[in-house]
Amino acid sequence: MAAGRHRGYYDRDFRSRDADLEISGKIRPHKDGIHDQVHGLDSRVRVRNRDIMVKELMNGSSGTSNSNDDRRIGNIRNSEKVFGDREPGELSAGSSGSDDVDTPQSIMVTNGVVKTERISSSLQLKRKFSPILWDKKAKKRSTDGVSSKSDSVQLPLPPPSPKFFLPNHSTFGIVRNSEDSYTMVSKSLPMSIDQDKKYTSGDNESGEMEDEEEYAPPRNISSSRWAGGDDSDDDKPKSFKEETCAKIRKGMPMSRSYTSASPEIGEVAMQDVHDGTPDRSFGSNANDDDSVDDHDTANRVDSHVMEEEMIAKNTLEPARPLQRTINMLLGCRSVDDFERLNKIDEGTYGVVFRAKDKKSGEIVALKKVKMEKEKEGFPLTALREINILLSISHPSIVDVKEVVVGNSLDSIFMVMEYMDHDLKGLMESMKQPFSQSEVKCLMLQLLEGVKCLHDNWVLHRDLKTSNLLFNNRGELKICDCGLSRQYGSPLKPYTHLVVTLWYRSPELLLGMKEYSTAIDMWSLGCIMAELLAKEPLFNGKTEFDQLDKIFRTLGTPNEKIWPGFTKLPHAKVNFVKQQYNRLREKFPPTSFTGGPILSEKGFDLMNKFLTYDPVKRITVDDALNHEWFKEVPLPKSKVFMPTFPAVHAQERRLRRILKSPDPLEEQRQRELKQGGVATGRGSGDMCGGDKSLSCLQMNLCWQNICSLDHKCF
Ligand SMILES: Nc1ncnc2c1ncn2[C@@H]1O[C@H](COP(=O)(O)OP(=O)(O)OP(=O)(O)O)[C@@H](O)[C@H]1O
Repeated sequence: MAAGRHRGYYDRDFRSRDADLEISGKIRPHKDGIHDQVHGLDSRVRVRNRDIMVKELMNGSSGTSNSNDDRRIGNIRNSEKVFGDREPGELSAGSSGSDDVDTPQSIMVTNGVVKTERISSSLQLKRKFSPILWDKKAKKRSTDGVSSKSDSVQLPLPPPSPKFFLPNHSTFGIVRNSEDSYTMVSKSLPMSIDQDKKYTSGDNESGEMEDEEEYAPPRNISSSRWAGGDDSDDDKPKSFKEETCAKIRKGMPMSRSYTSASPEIGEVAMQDVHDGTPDRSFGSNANDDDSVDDHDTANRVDSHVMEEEMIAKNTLEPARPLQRTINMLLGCRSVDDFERLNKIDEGTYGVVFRAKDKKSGEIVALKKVKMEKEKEGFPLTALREINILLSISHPSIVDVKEVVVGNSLDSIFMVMEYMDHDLKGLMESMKQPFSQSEVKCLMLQLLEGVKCLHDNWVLHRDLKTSNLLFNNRGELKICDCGLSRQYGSPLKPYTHLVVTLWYRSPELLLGMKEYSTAIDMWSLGCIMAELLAKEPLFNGKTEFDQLDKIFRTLGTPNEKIWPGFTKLPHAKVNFVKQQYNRLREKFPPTSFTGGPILSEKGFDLMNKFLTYDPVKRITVDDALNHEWFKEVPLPKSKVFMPTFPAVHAQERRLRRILKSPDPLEEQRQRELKQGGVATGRGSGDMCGGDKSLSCLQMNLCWQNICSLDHKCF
């Protein structure tokens, strides 16, 4: 299916070489046009090289073809190393212009004759669950009939989501045409290889990745960036951030078309391919990982981000074909096209307003990207959020319609569909918690949204009730992808300082950096419990307190139930020794006190969300199929979900005083403790990071004054 979508791309890019190849129609080389453009390779030279190589193979004269008559694609790839400039995915299956492009094929040489052979559908790559890094053995495995010599065995690509696909190479940028004219531009690059087929190296000129059998299409900073309508003369393309940072440092006006590197850069590394070290995902040393991650969390654009981009040159990312196309080449509208109604809330990364589209009359939510701490460019988190949300069209994920600009490039707004409530605020105003059937309705919608993200290799990393929006049509939508990022296989270390404390998984709290989709699943367990009980399950004040609360309820983990637990960075601490899981006490099957109740099956699901070992934790697909959703009381239909009066804007803001410590705030506190200059953020700016009630109230007053007096965005 994915191949079908890219057939045009293949055909276009391979037309010339197909003519050259004697075995065209049997072996269709894969080629990424962008990759080609960036590296300035002459495709004709490559075609000739390939031609020679193929002839050698057919004559049995290749240096590597003597030992065995029958050889798989991996062996052919080895022989190709002599050419050095082989395209990623070359000689992988598929026949140009044929109807068979959907079916992966292997290539064999038998008695000097090159044959293609369909790989059975069971061998087609499908990602069923999240890759787990500490499963090092997986790196050694070989798949049926397709052996990999590399230590770095990739996990299969996610199955195509039926709902949408995240355009992997779709990026956006804002172009300043003149003083008051901007253009929002986007370029969606075609995928370089069929999703159902192979991953290949992002920088394969050296041929280092020839052995990789199951890898994603090339994705490096060169291929993921796009030049603003001027690809041709961009011999040495720089990333968006490189360019932006360089220009800003030089004090140059941002006059030319700015283009964005995809913000999800360098997520996947192939360190072991390059140096044969399986234990390291990327980076030259451990500190690199930390620095990159910390800078991510601190939402800064600096040299580390550029380092990340450099690292990305040698990394892979999973592929997603483009489904949603947004014509952002049309002018980027001004925020003046919207009438401001009221401020809804102020989060870590932006202020959210309710507004009315003057043209259409539609009520929307405008999220203003906070720029005050971004001395060096557009916040990376905002880039990620915009990129991900613009790409996604799913009923359970808030729709970002467009991005509009204020009077300067410092004021950028995401235009989102307006939602009446967020679940946190809603529950605070409710007298009774949601019923089981209502929770089922909400959880199913939530799971569908998370499935959509995970299927498209996006970790949300900040699932919590205040990031779940709800409207009076019974619809739940996930918002706030500010901490989200794309991930890949193998995982690279990310910051563990993600996910708001109360919803943060034990592996994150214990310092694990190579985490995956399981972190979101833990958050879902906390959310399910909160929806049933109308109060957070584990409301710790510090990371230690959070772990303490978890262990007291679920029992202290050990090596038996969670292999590798004791080796985690923060596991040496002397935690409470709690032998038993006491979760059932909080959610009994029956209650005479009016407390939350949960059936056996419901409790089973909650326990599976809250499983310590992330490897064993339930996946989103399994959760969606869980028996709890099939037993009575059945999930309530959306149309029968209760409706609630709109919450006053100020109430939503005041509520934030009670909210869980968020990752950025933690980062800020750490910086302050270390004596550094804390990264500014909303309320903290007013009081030098002291998040006391009075400071927050002061800030709220200031906000109110601002909103009353200026009525400006
Ligand atoms: N589309 C929307 N419609 C209505 N309200 C919204 C919308 N998007 C966000 N909000 C409100 O604004 C709040 C903050 O939004 P969001 O979470 O996106 O910002 P943030 O800065 O990332 O917040 P946080 O610090 O909580 O992570 C949400 O909790 C919600 O109450």
